[in-house]
Amino acid sequence: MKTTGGTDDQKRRAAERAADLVETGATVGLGTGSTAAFAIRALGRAVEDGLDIRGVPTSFASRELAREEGIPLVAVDEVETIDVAIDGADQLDGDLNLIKGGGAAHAREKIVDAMADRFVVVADPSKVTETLERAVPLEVLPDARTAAAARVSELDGEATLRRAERKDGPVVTDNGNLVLDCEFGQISDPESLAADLSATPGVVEHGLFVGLADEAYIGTDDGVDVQS
Ligand SMILES: O=C[C@H](O)[C@H](O)[C@H](O)COP(=O)(O)O
Repeated sequence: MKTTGGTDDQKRRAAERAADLVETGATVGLGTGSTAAFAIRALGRAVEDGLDIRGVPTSFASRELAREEGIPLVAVDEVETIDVAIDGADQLDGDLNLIKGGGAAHAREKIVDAMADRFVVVADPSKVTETLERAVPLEVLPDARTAAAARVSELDGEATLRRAERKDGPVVTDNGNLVLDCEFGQISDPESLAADLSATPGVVEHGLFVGLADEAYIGTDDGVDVQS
């Protein structure tokens, strides 16, 4: 699993605090990535101790890990409500706007996180920034990759096809699509950029999560900062 700038202890503290929010009977969105994985493991231990929950995985990877951890699972298209979702982020600003999709899972993550009554972001301090500025991942239909990259240029961005590390060729998402990583520099108006990207033909989903997160738990070296 990919790692990022924060330490595992910081990620674990944030994730375990978020997992403590989950009550028996809950339907829980299980995020993707190295930070969310700590929450899945904590929930697995709680299930072993008697917590009765259903997990809704956001990716192939989170489903596999949750299975290993013994968490009962249900697919997102089989639930109408989700009580709490715990998910990581690649970057977050002070208004809890996020960039997600470093693991190419942002399309299903957005479905799950948006359905949740309470969406808690778990992260380490290296993810927190004043203004979002990382590349925004776009999941695109394979046929749309050239047209979508051209639209990104019109929006003053630069799109790069994400390539796989362990095979020749592109990253293919869990949904069979491609990923364009799009540099826009500092994103002064995430809501407006999100609307433009959503309106681009062939874009299945973009990695800007605007107005979705309720709280962020930021693990530090000696505790957890809560932002809401
Ligand atoms: O597609 C992947 C997800 O959006 C992850 O939640 C995000 O990349 C953060 O992952 P990590 O906790 O490993 O930095």
